[in-house]
Amino acid sequence: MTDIDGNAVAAEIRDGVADCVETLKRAGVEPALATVLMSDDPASETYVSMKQNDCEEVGIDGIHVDVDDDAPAEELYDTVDELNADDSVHGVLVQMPVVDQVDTRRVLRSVDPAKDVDGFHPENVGRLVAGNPRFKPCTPHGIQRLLAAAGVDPEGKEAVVVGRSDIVGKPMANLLFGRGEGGNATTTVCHSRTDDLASHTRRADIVVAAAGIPEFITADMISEGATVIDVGINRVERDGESTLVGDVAYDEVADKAGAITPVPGGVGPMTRAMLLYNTVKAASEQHGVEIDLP
Ligand SMILES: Nc1nc(=O)c2c([nH]1)NC[C@@H]1CN(c3ccc(C(=O)N[C@@H](CCC(=O)O)C(=O)O)cc3)C=[N+]21
Repeated sequence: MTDIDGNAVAAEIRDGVADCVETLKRAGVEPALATVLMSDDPASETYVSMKQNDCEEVGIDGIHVDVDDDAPAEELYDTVDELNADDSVHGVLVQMPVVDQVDTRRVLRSVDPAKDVDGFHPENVGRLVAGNPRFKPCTPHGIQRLLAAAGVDPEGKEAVVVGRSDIVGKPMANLLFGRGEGGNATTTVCHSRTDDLASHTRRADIVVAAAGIPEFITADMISEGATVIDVGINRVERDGESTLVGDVAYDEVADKAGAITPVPGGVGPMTRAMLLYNTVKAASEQHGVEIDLP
């Protein structure tokens, strides 16, 4: 079994992004990413501050806007409108989930599609499905890069995605079965209503576990030598301590898999790296400055 080192692959992407930042700055463009948080979830605060640290590391101007979680929803909508109108901001990310008083679909629709570095705007979702993506959603894009780094070409292979979320399962399936680099796999999407899940995952050369259930994928569900990508980030209590586990029962699956991503240190760092990638791509397109994306 080989561990696929997400931290190492993400560091390479960040190096390439830092070069893009240099190119943009030489052309007079200061790439900037705005993160917006309207939530009282402590995990969200951690993720947003990680994204801001990443920006600093590669020379992207990170702007953070905190909206009071008791404020009326209009405050979030207005914040997004202001960031859309600000030419010095190239990427806008509203951290999900947002508080209950906010209409999530309205927020996703309200981000300028040209600044939608998450790739969640319906126009960008449509472009992805049509096979002409503008911004590939960060987690599935990061997974494509992890597979490539592990020397796994999905073309012609059986890929099984477990989970049908808008942010991982659906876009992941589209990238895996789509044409082009990192695609062309025969792709099955399984979910909570799938009968006999194991009969699907056992046939897979590549399993992407994105169900949001701790240690859901066990060794008996995986074929010998398969590539296993664990998207889960679940905080669980273990021996009186809070630890992070994925959607894959790592120890037993690792013995059987050909390659596997750990949690932490697998998909998570790649999600953040591809966000930086999308930010320099956005800046490049908004200013007509050519860059060499990593
Ligand atoms: N608009 C929006 N865009 C997002 O991309 C988005 C979001 N909302 N809401 C929440 C999820 C979650 N997410 C993570 C990204 C990286 C790690 C990550 O880097 N995790 C580290 C360790 C984390 C830890 O130690 O807690 C790892 O897996 O190695 C985690 C979680 C982005 N999300």
